Amino acid sequence: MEGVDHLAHERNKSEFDVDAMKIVWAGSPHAFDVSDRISKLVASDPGFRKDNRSMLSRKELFKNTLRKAAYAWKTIVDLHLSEEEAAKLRFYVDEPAFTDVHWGMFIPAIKGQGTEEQQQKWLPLAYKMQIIGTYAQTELGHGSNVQGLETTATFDPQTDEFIIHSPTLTSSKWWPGGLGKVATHAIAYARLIVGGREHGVTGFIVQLRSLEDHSPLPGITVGDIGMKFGNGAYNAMDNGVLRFDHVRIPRNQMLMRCAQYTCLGMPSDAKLILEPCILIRVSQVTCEGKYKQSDVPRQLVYGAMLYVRQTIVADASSALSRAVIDYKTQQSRLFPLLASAYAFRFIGEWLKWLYADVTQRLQTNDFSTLPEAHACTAGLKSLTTTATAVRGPYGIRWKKKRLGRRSLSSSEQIVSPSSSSRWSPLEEESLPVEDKSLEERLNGIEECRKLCGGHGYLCSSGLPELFAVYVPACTYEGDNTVLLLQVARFLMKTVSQLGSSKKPVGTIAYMTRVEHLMQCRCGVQRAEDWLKPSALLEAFEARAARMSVACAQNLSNFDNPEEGFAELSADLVEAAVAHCQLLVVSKFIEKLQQEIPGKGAKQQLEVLCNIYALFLLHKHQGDFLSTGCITSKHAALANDELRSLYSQVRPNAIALVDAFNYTDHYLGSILGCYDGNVYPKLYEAAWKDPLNESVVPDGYHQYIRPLLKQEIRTARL
Ligand SMILES: Cc1cc2nc3c(=O)[nH]c(=O)nc-3n(C[C@H](O)[C@H](O)[C@H](O)COP(=O)(O)OP(=O)(O)OC[C@H]3O[C@@H](n4cnc5c(N)ncnc54)[C@H](O)[C@@H]3O)c2cc1C
Repeated sequence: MEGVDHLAHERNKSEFDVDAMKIVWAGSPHAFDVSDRISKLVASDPGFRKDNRSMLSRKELFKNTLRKAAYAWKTIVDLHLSEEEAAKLRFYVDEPAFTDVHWGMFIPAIKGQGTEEQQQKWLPLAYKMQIIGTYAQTELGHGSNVQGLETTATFDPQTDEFIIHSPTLTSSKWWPGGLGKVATHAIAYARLIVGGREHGVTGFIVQLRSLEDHSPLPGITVGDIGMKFGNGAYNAMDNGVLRFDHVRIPRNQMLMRCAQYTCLGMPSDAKLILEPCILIRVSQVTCEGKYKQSDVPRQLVYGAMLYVRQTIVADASSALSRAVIDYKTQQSRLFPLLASAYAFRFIGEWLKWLYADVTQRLQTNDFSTLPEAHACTAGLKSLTTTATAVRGPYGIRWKKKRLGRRSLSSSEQIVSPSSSSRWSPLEEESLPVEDKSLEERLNGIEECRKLCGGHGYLCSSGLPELFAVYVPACTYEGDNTVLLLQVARFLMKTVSQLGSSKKPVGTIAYMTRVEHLMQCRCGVQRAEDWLKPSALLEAFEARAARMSVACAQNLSNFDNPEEGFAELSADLVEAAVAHCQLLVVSKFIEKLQQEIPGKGAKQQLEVLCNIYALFLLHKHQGDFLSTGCITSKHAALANDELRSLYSQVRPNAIALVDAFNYTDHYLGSILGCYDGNVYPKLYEAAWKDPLNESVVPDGYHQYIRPLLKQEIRTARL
């Protein structure tokens, strides 16, 4: 029954203006217009077909990706699309490809770290795709540990060149997207050696392949690292391996940006937070072989990372919202995910603003907000990608039945920042235990797959591929645990400065009220009291502050802070999670203080915001109870309110998903198609499987018939 909307009865139940909500989701009427127009353009063009992707062999898939990338470029050029429209087009083509790294990492690295001349030379070529770039940082033996990179770049003053070399197997570049088969150039990171002295890890522009016949240049060994998780999915991308054998490049291909302004020096707290992760330098080497530490603040290099991470946070909401659309009904499992999709959308929007603000400040040598911006992008990247794809490093640690136990009063558990007594969330009377049923709820896309029963396991549901494409986001651009540890450093630094004149600002400003937060008691008396933003905020702030302070106290018991940091890393990660969750909740609440036009739109968002916050409170009630922020009575009331909120969102669920405004093409899911006519489509899709191309399968004569005919002993196997 084509053309019939099988979900019309659901849509009729909706209590708000879906078109207004589409604008809220998109961010502005203009953003909605661009997004809507370009998504429809992609969806209606057979050149961007993707429904057969998971059935293609790796070679076919890859070739098809090459064709699509070329076709997308042709479309962009033919239609004179703006940069914004072109980016949207690549987004809706929805296929990991070498172009992601070219536009998302290679070009930003040249912009951020290249000199004026380098930008003038390389950017026009890159913008026209006359060269295709990759970003080669990770090595076979070194990922998060950037300091350990082994590739060397040795300056030869005789020829005014650098010699790029991979001295060991573990120094082989490993993973860069687009490297395997496509990239002609790389930003390769290597240890800079000048006059026999090492000067840290630096970026170099290195040509890899001939621009005439695409063959690797002398001294370059390059290839693809092989099949990855899932069918289709990230296998469209040629993640590559690369070795250098004394490859010579001109000196002016070292990224040597220098500041056009006087450097004011790095603020001390920027140092603390950046040092463990920012090990890439921008410096200069003169033709005489003189090394000069660049006057460009290292923080500027860092800008590129902030950019990529804030885009990853925005993508998390998209990936989760695509999975959410494929729902059945189990409300307590599904609605928190729906609420999370909206929460991540708004925090992504706020991060975009934060990135623009930091970038502007950096231009005027104002580094004051950089440590905070780093903590926000790192922590939120970790939080949102983990919640979207997989269970995070911070599993549920408390069984529900434990919550019936007496919870310690705040004075018993928490000590003031100045006190030296010890409190550890891990030491409280119980040992960490796992609650499988709750734990499962952390897996956004995977949870949606399970909600769809067996059908979710079919590739035609789109969910296996969505998961496979999305799951590496927990690793790339900074492993999620490593990022949370960086947030924890920021928190520990903040706590250590609480008594000083340096006041915490921005997202960490709540720490100025630490004395109150260490002692406050939750004022909730009835379930609906949990709907007050002030009650929610105070509970989340108190939990975050108390966990950070407890970690700081425990750290102070170690003579060697780094040893203490390693020993307490699991607690530190949890404190970082508490801080990041507070951030998402508070920005959702802030969003609701703005004007949101459209009948009922704001009310629906309020319901979602409360679901998001109370679900987190329920899921992490071990933290809230053990730190004495709430009692078990408050936890029970929160749960009552959560159930009531689920029934409020129920009639609007489909409309809230409609507000994502995804085309069936982009969604790529039979279970999620707009008209809801699922079964005929599943049936039809089954017949398209290559195994069904013939009635008698390939292999019948060799392997099945001999069995049936009892001729197995004479069969040629
Ligand atoms: C799909 C995909 C695309 C990628 N694209 C690129 C690319 O274009 N260019 C590029 O250069 N790289 C790329 N990478 C590589 C990526 O950046 C690295 O995988 C990432 O930095 C993690 O490094 P690793 O794999 O060596 O893991 P490791 O850093 O070795 O981590 C392994 C484990 O150790 C833990 N761990 C590591 N350090 C610490 C610590 N200090 N404290 C506590 N725990 C720790 C981690 O949590 C993790 O569980 C890509 C990776 C993937 C999966």
